[in-house]
Amino acid sequence: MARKAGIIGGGVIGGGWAARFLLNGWNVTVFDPDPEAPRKVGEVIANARRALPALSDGPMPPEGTLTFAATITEAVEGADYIQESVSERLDLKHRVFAQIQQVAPHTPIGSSTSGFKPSELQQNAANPATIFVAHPFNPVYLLPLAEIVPSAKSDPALIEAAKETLREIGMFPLHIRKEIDAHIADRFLEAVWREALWLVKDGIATTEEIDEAIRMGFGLRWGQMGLFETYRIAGGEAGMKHFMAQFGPCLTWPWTKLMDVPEFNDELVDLIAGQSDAQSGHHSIRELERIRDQNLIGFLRVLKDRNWGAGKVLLDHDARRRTAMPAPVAGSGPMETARLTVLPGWIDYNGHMTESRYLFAASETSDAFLRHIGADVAYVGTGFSYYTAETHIMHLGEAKLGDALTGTVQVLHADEKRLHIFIRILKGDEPVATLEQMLLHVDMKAGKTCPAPQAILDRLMPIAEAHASLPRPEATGRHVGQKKA
Ligand SMILES: NC(=O)C1=CN([C@@H]2O[C@H](COP(=O)(O)OP(=O)(O)OC[C@H]3O[C@@H](n4cnc5c(N)ncnc54)[C@H](O)[C@@H]3O)[C@@H](O)[C@H]2O)C=CC1
Ligand SMILES: C[N+](C)(C)CC(=O)CC(=O)[O-]
Repeated sequence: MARKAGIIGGGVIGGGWAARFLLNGWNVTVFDPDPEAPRKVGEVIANARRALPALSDGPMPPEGTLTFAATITEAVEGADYIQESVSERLDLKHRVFAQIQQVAPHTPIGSSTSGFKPSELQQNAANPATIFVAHPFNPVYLLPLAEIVPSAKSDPALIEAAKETLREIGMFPLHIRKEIDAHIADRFLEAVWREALWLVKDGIATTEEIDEAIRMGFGLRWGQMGLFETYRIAGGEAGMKHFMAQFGPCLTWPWTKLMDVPEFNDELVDLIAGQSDAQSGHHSIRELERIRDQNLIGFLRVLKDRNWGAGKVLLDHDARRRTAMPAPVAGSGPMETARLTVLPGWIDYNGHMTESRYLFAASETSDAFLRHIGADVAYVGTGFSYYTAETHIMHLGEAKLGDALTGTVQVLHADEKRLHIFIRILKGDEPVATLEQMLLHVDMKAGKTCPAPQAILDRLMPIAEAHASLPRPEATGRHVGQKKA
């Protein structure tokens, strides 16, 4: 049964958490007294539906259910995990924790707080041990980092379990060993933010020029290597020691205004907001969110292809999901084994899914079927596998960006060596393509076909027998140029 996440606070961050849990198959109940919250959360989830599946290379789990509760009690009752994302005020967070713990005294409560320490959050709590910082980054449904900050009063086992929960929804829980105001990442962000405010206030640069200075240069580097690895390389062959020796003395130069806070008055707010409007006001916030999401998807996909940084987290998440997925159930009809969303990189110059992706979708579908009958990665590791010997694709419709596709397998014939299947790639109930394939069981070392072992045949044959009574697809055995019957 799907687990339940109680989301308290449905603003920018609460909406992002709701989306991440929901799209990873959790049931989500949100409480937020703002009557606009369901609309706002709905818009964040709509963005997430367009974005998050694009990072997955396997079927997404079925979406959980989303409900809005009238009270905190209703939202957290029976929850397996609770995430608090109310406005950044300590008194408000204390009141919320007190209400939560009246009904859920033992459930993990992660707080999205950007700055408060866990010991501050836990003050006067009925059960301080369950409250900890789980600080995410916007957009929560795409960025993997969650800073997990416990205090001395936290329950270590509960913290480990919470980290595991976050991994299950594709996040990277970074355990912060010592509590500190603003954790790790926000200390950087505050430093950068302060310097940027000074540069604008002193008339040195506009908001646009500052953003160009970041996104055309060091911002690109940081997304893949961070600060220290980047500077290690910048030290040349002599590495970090040389870098420190060369640039260390600059630290005493009067370059930074880090300790100095610009006076935060209406004049500064208007100056920054005015320049920001001039820079980006021609886009709505929702448009900017979509541009940001598509850019992030592009970066993250490259990192995933390279098994590097945040890309590793995505690969781990795919692998976890694959193992956690309930095996497809063989019924009397074709077996649904794959669910895919059409990604931006799959679209060709004709504005629809490019032909190579139909083969990709089919191999996702047949791979899942092979895993189901026991020909999984571990089996391939023993030196045996199924190879595709022949494929015939028929294009019957168009798949467009963001379309949800499912892949089904119908077994046409199976024996010891051969597996003859018919794959349908469906958009809704309509096939956009069908693929007829012949797969052969092979001894990979010998480089030739051989009979599949009994364990695989025991799983395969009952499906083949059940499918034998299905109508044979008209497209079976077709060749190019043949007139439709
Ligand atoms: N916006 C950001 O970039 C980030 C914010 N955070 C943290 O996330 C938390 C929420 O921030 P945002 O989502 O940005 O703020 P927000 O202003 O977008 O949302 C806060 C929400 O809390 C709701 N709220 C107020 N009182 C409530 C109550 N008693 N019960 C339930 N909901 C209540 C408000 O109606 C509002 O919808 C803060 O602690 C913040 O520090 C963390 C990471 C990034
Ligand atoms: C501005 N902020 C301190 C709320 C930012 C964060 O906490 C993290 C983020 O997403 O930048």
